[in-house]
Amino acid sequence: MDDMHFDLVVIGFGKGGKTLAAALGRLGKRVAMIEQSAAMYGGTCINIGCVPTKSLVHHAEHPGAGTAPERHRKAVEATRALTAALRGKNFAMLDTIDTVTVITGKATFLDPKTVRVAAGEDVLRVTADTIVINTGAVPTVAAIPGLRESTRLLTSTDLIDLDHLPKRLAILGGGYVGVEFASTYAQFGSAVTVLDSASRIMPREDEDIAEAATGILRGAGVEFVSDAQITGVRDIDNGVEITYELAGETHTLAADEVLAATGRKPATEGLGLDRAGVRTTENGAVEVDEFLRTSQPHIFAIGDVNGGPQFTYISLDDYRIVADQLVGVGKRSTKDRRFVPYTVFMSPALSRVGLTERQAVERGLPVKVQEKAIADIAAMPRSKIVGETRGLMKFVVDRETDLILGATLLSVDSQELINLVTLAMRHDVTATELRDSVYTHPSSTEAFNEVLGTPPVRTA
Ligand SMILES: Cc1cc2nc3c(=O)[nH]c(=O)nc-3n(C[C@H](O)[C@H](O)[C@H](O)COP(=O)(O)OP(=O)(O)OC[C@H]3O[C@@H](n4cnc5c(N)ncnc54)[C@H](O)[C@@H]3O)c2cc1C
Ligand SMILES: NC(=O)c1ccc[n+]([C@@H]2O[C@H](COP(=O)([O-])OP(=O)(O)OC[C@H]3O[C@@H](n4cnc5c(N)ncnc54)[C@H](O)[C@@H]3O)[C@@H](O)[C@H]2O)c1
Repeated sequence: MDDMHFDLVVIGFGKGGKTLAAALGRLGKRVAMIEQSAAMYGGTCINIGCVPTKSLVHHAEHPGAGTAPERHRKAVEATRALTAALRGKNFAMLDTIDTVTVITGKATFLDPKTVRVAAGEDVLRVTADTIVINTGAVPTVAAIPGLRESTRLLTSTDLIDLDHLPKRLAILGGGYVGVEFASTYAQFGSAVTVLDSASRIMPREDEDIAEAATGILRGAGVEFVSDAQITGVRDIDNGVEITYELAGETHTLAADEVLAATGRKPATEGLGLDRAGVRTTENGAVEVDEFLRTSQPHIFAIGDVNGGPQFTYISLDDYRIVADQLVGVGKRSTKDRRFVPYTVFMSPALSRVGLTERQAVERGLPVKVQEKAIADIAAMPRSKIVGETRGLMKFVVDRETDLILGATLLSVDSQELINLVTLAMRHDVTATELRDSVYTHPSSTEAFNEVLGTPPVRTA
């Protein structure tokens, strides 16, 4: 078997890896992109992650005509068409670069510089000067008796592509995946129950925010059970039964399907990292330094596989760091990341950046909190125009410096607004400057004129 040699081999068609492969390919470097599945060209985000879930959110929020199962079916079909188109574009993006080769097969390290790629009976070996591991993460299915054996078990990947609308959907885990699917499927018409072992839903958020968000979800029909210790899952006639302990009592819940949404773990199984001499952390992530080099200096790890945070935009930023190492000045590092925002795409979206009020107070900072319910913001007619007046905006501001310490926006358009707040924070724009900026009208941004002009609801 002849070895094929490349300047760069990328294992996994993730966000950071494909961007790096394209950038170096355009510079004339010989690059191989190894992806285990043709159904995953473009990676998790466009095929089974961000894009299909947000397509379903959009369709759930804007239902067309027909019965609930028909509307759901149309949404799934539209989503499939969208992801297929993006998959094709992603493949073409690399395939049309002369020096880039896309190899479809599962990669395993044979030694620090050699990777074996297998697709059925076909096997080939590639060697490279630089190797980038970009294999992403896979759902964690908790070791709950009966769960893995249940024929009604779904992961997020299965649920995105499900042909029928579950009448009763049980969701294990109330994190990003759990909340987004709960919101979406409740709007499609499923009876949704979210069970979480944590003592409260959305533990990352301040209590008032978690309460407002869960209030909105409850209003959409979602039931929540927190502090639930799930002890067993078993298939029953026409469904599945979940047994859990709550406050010393045993309860059962019957559902048609059960979604495992209890986290995602780095995808390192079968990669042969030990043969490459690449160390992993105790959480199973590939260990990297701030330049994303592994314990082998010519091997980098980017995206979810290096321990996260598990967001597409972090994988993209990982690309910037590695590109800077390979063809730049070698200065950019994970330490440059000040203020990473996030959005949970419930309806309306919940977005946050920086410190919560609780974190700011715990740090002993001089805090003032300015917040307003969306329905009460006179200077935000957009919310009334689009008919989405639920939620609130909350800013945590340093009373002495006037710098924004954090913001939580539970509102229409918050997935856009939070990026402006993040930019302001990164560049030390004060709360007063953000308040007194000239914004277009009618927009959601102009709400900042008002919310940041209201008297503090609390100080510390
Ligand atoms: C349901 C869901 C919704 C999400 N929504 C959002 C969102 O709205 N916003 C957001 O920012 N993030 C979201 N995420 C997270 C986001 O999708 C991930 O953080 C991101 O896609 C990770 O990209 P990556 O670069 O690590 O690699 P990935 O895109 O995960 O790509 C890894 C690739 O490696 C391949 N691979 C794995 N092992 C091998 C091997 N041995 N050989 C060859 N190929 C291999 C896989 O098939 C895969 O294509 C969501 C995730 C999920 C599951
Ligand atoms: N909008 C977005 O940016 C977005 C959307 C979806 C996913 N993601 C990424 O994907 C990752 C995975 O998402 P996720 O929601 O699966 O994980 P998560 O870590 O956000 O939430 C997991 C939840 O499961 C609960 N849990 C864990 N074990 C349990 C058990 N045995 N029984 C009941 N509950 C249990 C936890 O308390 C937690 O609330 C996220 O960390 C995020 O980075 C991002």
